[in-house]
Amino acid sequence: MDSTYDYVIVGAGSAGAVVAARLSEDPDVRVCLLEAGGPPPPSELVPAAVASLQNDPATDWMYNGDPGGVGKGLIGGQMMVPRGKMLGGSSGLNYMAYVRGHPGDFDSWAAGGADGWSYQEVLPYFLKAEGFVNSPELHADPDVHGHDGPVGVSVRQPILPASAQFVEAAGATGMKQGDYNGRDRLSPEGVASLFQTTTKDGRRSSTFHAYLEPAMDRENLTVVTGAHVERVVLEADGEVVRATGVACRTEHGTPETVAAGTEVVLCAGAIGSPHLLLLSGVGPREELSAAGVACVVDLPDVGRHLKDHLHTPLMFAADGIGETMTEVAMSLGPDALRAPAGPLPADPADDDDLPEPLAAAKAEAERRIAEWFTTGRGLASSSLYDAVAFFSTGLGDEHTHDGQIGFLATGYTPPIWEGVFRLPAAAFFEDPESFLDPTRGQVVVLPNPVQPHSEGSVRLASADPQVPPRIELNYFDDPHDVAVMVAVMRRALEIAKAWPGGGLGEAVIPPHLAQAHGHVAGAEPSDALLEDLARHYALTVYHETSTCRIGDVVDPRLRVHGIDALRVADASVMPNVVSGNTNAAAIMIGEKAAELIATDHGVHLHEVVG
Ligand SMILES: Cc1cc2nc3c(=O)[nH]c(=O)nc-3n(C[C@H](O)[C@H](O)[C@H](O)COP(=O)(O)OP(=O)(O)OC[C@H]3O[C@@H](n4cnc5c(N)ncnc54)[C@H](O)[C@@H]3O)c2cc1C
Repeated sequence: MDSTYDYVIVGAGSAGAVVAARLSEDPDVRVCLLEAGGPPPPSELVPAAVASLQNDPATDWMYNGDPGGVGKGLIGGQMMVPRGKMLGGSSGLNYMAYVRGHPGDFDSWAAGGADGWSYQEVLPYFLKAEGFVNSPELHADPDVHGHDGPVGVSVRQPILPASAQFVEAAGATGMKQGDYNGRDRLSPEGVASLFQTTTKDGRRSSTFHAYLEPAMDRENLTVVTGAHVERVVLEADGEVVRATGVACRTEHGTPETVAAGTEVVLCAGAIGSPHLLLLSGVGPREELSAAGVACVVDLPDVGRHLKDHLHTPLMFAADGIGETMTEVAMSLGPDALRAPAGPLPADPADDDDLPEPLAAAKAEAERRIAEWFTTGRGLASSSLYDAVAFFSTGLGDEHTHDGQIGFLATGYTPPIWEGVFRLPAAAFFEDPESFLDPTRGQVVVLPNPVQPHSEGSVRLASADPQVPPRIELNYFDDPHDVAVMVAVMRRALEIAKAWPGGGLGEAVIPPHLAQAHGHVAGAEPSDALLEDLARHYALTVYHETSTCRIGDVVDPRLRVHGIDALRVADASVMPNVVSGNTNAAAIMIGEKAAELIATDHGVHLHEVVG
């Protein structure tokens, strides 16, 4: 590994891939991008295969977090904290919802001191990144989309009837059908839509595919996979502390130092970046010394102010509405139908002499995946997290919509609920085998408050870089978040009642909670029951942010306080979590960071929009 570059970027995720690709547009600049994971597997491109990438150490860091006031019913009692570990980072693992946030989110960042981060100032970077392909079903606001950017943004084809019904039902409760990434997000009555997704021709458009793949051949860009960075190398000269490179372990476990002539940029995400700062001696002095790390710069807020979103699954039996898992598996090709979960033999070599129905199922699965491959169309073309509504509960945070309701068009299987989401099917359902029968339809409505007031933390558990940090999610620490969750759940139940054709019926209430609250079938669930449902079964929406936030840890140009030549650029710098899914904002941060760095050091980018 050549050890001298101008820029060393740590983490090839939603933001890091963007920073590396943009800076290396200037052929005179030498960029090294270090990524702990490897190239994504082929299934990463297939949107409906998304759940298979989670819980796999090859693609997921598989962190765990203490859930605080929720998680009482989850298997093991810990919340999963998946993070993408591959080129593309979490943009390779995520559910592909493309949501920028409410304009008021960014204006409140700027009002809090994040100069340059108001909505009008960040909008050009969203547009620069976006390659939007319109579709009549999206009711798109024509003035706020970029069409020439690298990240594919589109809607799945064909549209799923259930998702269109969700939007109609939300409309029946008073919400507008429109563009939640456009001016309709300002609608006081709320807005509902099919999800715009980070897909191109039915395939995932991660930042690996969008930014890095086209740049990999550049002579001035070195991308190293399997490189686990262990700390930033800091050199002190009198009062001045400067980042001069990073220490990492190669995929073979060999320690190496990679020197940075101009800057080190940490893009390791909301868990990885504070962890690396702490390992490097940058953080709260007492916490560092307790872990045996010498404090170089005492920065008390490193790893603090962690924000995340939670949603509580409301499940509905929906034969003829939801997509059955048999159909979903069939659309993912024959390998998704193999044993132990499916009816085909585990080894394709044993496919000779299949009985006629199985041979027909295999042929149909081959036809469907081939159709997706050639046209981008079919059930495989979205994660099935497929439609959404945003609105205000009226309980505060008037600068934005504080409620989101997501819609999942299928019910998944017991192994996915238990293995991926840690939700114990036997406790959640009266009769899990029958409810989650893969030949029957179910849908999941996901009430999701998006302006939590509770804050968690990422702390050093050990000075050993291989030991994961301690993650305290601290959900529901602030009672405000409980009230908002119950209000968003009520609105979700209203949408279910307004479903075209007479309503969706009753949401599943786990029998043990029904009994504890004296709930009888057909009755309206009480607030106490809804709260308890959330305290038992609310799940992370995977939106960790704000652990190196602008103001406390970095300045508005993303430079770490007290250290020269070190920036952080990823979801950790968000002063507060946006009121929606976080990938688009992380990409925007990567775009803006590249311009900030270019301006400070005379790097020539192809296009400057700020
Ligand atoms: C399962 C899941 C589903 C999600 N669904 C959605 C969704 O549908 N829509 C949406 O908008 N958002 C979604 N998100 C959130 C969104 O993807 C993230 O907020 C966003 O990707 C964060 O970008 P980032 O650049 O901050 O970090 P990441 O994209 O996570 O990038 C960090 C990178 O740094 C690397 N790294 C970390 N530590 C080190 C180290 N020590 N050495 C070397 N490399 C390191 C990681 O491997 C990774 O590649 C989801 C996230 C997950 C995990």
